[in-house]
Amino acid sequence: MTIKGKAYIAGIYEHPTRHAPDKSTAQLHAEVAKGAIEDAGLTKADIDGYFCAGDAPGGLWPMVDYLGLKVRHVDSTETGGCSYLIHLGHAAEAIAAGKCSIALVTLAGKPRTGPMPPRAAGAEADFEVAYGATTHNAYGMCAMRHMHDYGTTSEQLAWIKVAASHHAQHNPHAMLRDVVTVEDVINSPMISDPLHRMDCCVVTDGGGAMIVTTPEIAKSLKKPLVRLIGHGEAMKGPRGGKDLDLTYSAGVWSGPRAFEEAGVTPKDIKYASIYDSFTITVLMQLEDLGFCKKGEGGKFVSDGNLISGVGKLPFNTDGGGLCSNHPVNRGGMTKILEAVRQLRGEAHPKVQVPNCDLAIAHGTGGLLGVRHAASTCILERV
Ligand SMILES: CC(=O)SCCNC(=O)CCNC(=O)[C@H](O)C(C)(C)COP(=O)(O)OP(=O)(O)OC[C@H]1O[C@@H](n2cnc3c(N)ncnc32)[C@H](O)[C@@H]1OP(=O)(O)O
Repeated sequence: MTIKGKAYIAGIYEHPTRHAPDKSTAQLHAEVAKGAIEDAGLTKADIDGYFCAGDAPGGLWPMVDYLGLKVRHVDSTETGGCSYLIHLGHAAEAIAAGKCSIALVTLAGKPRTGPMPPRAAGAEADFEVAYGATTHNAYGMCAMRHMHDYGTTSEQLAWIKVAASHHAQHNPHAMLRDVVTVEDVINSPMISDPLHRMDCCVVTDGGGAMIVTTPEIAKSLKKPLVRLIGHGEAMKGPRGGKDLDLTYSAGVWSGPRAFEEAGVTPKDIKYASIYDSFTITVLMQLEDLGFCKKGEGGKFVSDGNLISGVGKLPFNTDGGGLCSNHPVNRGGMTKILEAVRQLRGEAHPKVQVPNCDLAIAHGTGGLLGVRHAASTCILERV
């Protein structure tokens, strides 16, 4: 069964807050749910499917109760950063199979003013964390290996933050709005060699939500039509194939599946939302998805290709996780939201891609290069 064209994104909402000491996480979920339902022109009573991940307090049934929903299909797949990209694919499958017709998907978290989520979770976390195997260090290892194998430089990685900052300056809600230079990035404090502070995503409170529905219902609503035409998901772990190569992600499997289902190639993509927990995350995924050859990501990004209005692949035009918003390590939702804004023509005019009719939203969750999941969504304006 293909999901191509069988599910539309009819409502989106990104919470404007990046700092919410006075709200509970459940309250943020409720606020983004309300925003997405209103954006679609629906009411809460219309929702018959609900999707959330590990950030939902208590999981599915407390949230369904708290939100006051009456649903016939639920899904709480948890794959870290790419959870919500996977949810979009799963919602499309459920809609195509007739399990639900209007699905609500919510993300919210407050790692900035509340506790940070657990780091480096995994079967052996108890033994690894003691030796410094935290999120930052795992991504640092990937960056170091990429530099060793392909000659990638810190200056090249810095270009990714530079591009994100060029976009974030136009986003009034972005946590960091100053345009930064390559020198700013490489002179910022070292966090996990070779990654500097500015190679990292921000830590924010906030959230986002979307409504996924059938073609018929979407067409009866007022919003510009955006549909999912290809989806892929994959996981990588060293024991699955005795593969300790840190320079590629599971995007090498999720990407081609999504492109094949959509019937398009990387060259056709007009806008890219690429998961950006760290600069190295973006660089590796660009290569894994086929936007450039393996090992050539450094040149691709330092040629300015990610900057809207300048390069050939405008990325994360909201400022992304690197500058705008990265609630609770599950940035996949915000990747979808900005892709939909671009396809609707609702991105900020300074970063809107002209005639944007085909976009990709892609992300990973877990420890890049090591054990993690990836998910790729190809979205089309109808
Ligand atoms: C699957 C996944 O998503 S994995 C990714 C999960 N997420 C993460 O790992 C979070 C990564 N980011 C971080 O851990 C933090 O933002 C850090 C370590 C980079 C910085 O934290 P701290 O050193 O505590 O910075 P702090 O909050 O004290 O801010 C100090 C300054 O740095 C700036 N700053 C903080 N974070 C960043 C950032 N990511 N990029 C650029 N500047 C930053 C602040 O604005 C502040 O500037 P100011 O002095 O001009 O006011």
